[in-house]
Amino acid sequence: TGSSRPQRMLKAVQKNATKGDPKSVISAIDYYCRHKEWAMNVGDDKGLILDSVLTEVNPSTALELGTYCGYSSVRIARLLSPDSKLITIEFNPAFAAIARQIIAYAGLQDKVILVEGASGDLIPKMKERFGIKSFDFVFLDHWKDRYVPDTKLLEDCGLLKKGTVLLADNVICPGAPEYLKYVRNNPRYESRYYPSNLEYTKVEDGLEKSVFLE
Ligand SMILES: Cc1ccc(Cc2cc(O)c(O)c(C(=O)NC/C=C/[C@H]3O[C@@H](n4cnc5c(N)ncnc54)[C@H](O)[C@@H]3O)c2)cc1
Ligand SMILES: [Mg+2]
Repeated sequence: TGSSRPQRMLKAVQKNATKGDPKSVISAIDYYCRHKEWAMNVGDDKGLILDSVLTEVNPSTALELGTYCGYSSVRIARLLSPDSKLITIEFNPAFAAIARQIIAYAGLQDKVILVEGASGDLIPKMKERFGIKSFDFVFLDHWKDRYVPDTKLLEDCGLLKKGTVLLADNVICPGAPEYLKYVRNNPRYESRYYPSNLEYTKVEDGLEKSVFLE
């Protein structure tokens, strides 16, 4: 049987990026997905917004829902301060295996904890398993119908604190209409939309940044 898209993405990184150089890993993936084979990474355009929000928040503990191949894990982890950590959750073992290799190729394995499993099962275990009191930053990029239930779960598990920033990908395309309704009509959040485009295309998409106020 042939290779998978994630496997071909990993090959492109190993061929075109420099080991230990996160910037070259990001460029290699963006080049491959723009010119060879599209894939659902947050991408270079929305990636610049992700970078600027991260630089502003400078999180000590960050959470990512939906690792896929690790592109945004690398984008996030490369900007973290020395003792900061990213926990990223992925339930597809094949994707997780590729992501581990891409994160390691970038030299960021010591800043990223990739946990295999479903967000709904793992979020309630964050405190006991990883000694997390609360997250400073959460990047939502998994199945779009999980954005609301997982946000509520993070609230209920006491994993959000005053000032925690949630950043959600794809709120226009594929779209997360229930999530937008939830965070925009909610006194506990201060929300703002960052317009951009669907990765590697001219289709409109954007990120929603929501600050937890409670
Ligand atoms: C109509 C249409 C279709 C697709 C697009 C293009 C497009 C553009 C984008 O940026 C997209 O993010 C997406 C998209 O669908 N993303 C879903 C991403 C899932 C990844 O997360 C994993 N996962 C999913 N639920 C969970 C969960 N509970 N616990 C743990 N891991 C989970 C999966 O295992 C995958 O690794 C699609 C645009 C328009
Ligand atoms: Mg996405």
